[in-house]
Amino acid sequence: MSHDVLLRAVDLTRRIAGRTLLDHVGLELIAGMRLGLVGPTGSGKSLLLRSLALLEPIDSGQLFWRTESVSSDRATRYRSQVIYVHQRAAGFEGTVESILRQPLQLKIHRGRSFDRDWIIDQLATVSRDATFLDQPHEQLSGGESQIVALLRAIQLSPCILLLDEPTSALDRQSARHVESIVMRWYEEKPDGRAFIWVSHDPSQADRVCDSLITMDAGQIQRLQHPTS
Ligand SMILES: Nc1ncnc2c1ncn2[C@@H]1O[C@H](COP(=O)(O)OP(=O)(O)OP(=O)(O)O)[C@@H](O)[C@H]1O
Repeated sequence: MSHDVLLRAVDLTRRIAGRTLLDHVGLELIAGMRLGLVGPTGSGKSLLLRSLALLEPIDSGQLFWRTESVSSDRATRYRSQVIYVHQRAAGFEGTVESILRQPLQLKIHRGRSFDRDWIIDQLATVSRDATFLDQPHEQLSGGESQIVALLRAIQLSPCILLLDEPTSALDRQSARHVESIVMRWYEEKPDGRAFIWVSHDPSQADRVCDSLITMDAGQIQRLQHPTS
């Protein structure tokens, strides 16, 4: 593993209605890290991931992308490198192909084009063929929908994926498919990529993560290796 710090959070704090939901959270995500995030329900895992993805405001603290502070004028570029994937893909309409094409229309991704062959190659690893691209989203299973959400993200070659229980609603085989897509993305460039994976499944954390942090009551409690 290289020691390039991709993402650094310093003292992230969020209070809502008098409750401190994130309490001076600090963490570093180093290139190559496969970090599991565990902890009891309501401990702040989603809020932390969403804050790191700039989807939630913070009251105090700072985020750094490599060595630079993430300011509002750098937010768009940061968001193209750090992508949050929710446990249920929501709000998609149209065929799988049209959903995959959507983000490529954004200005920040100008210069990238839809790579159908690459997508078909990825689909083959999860036992789907090119006809999958023509399927309307509303006819997809939860697992298939999650595969679409992941492919939509990783075709943009992000450096960081923030995975918020991406398999919690899926059966075992679909969960393994999602894991294989993420691991394939990671293994293409392990010295330049990293992820945080929120999971309630210790065996999954063992399979996909190389270190674990535990959150409790809005604070990070400890860092450990999954099997220790
Ligand atoms: N927008 C909000 N307004 C008020 N409270 C919120 C908001 N977002 C989160 N919370 C509260 O913050 C706490 C942490 O929520 P969060 O979703 O991060 O928990 P979690 O650790 O991801 O839980 P789970 O494992 O059940 O998904 C919870 O008590 C939740 O009710």
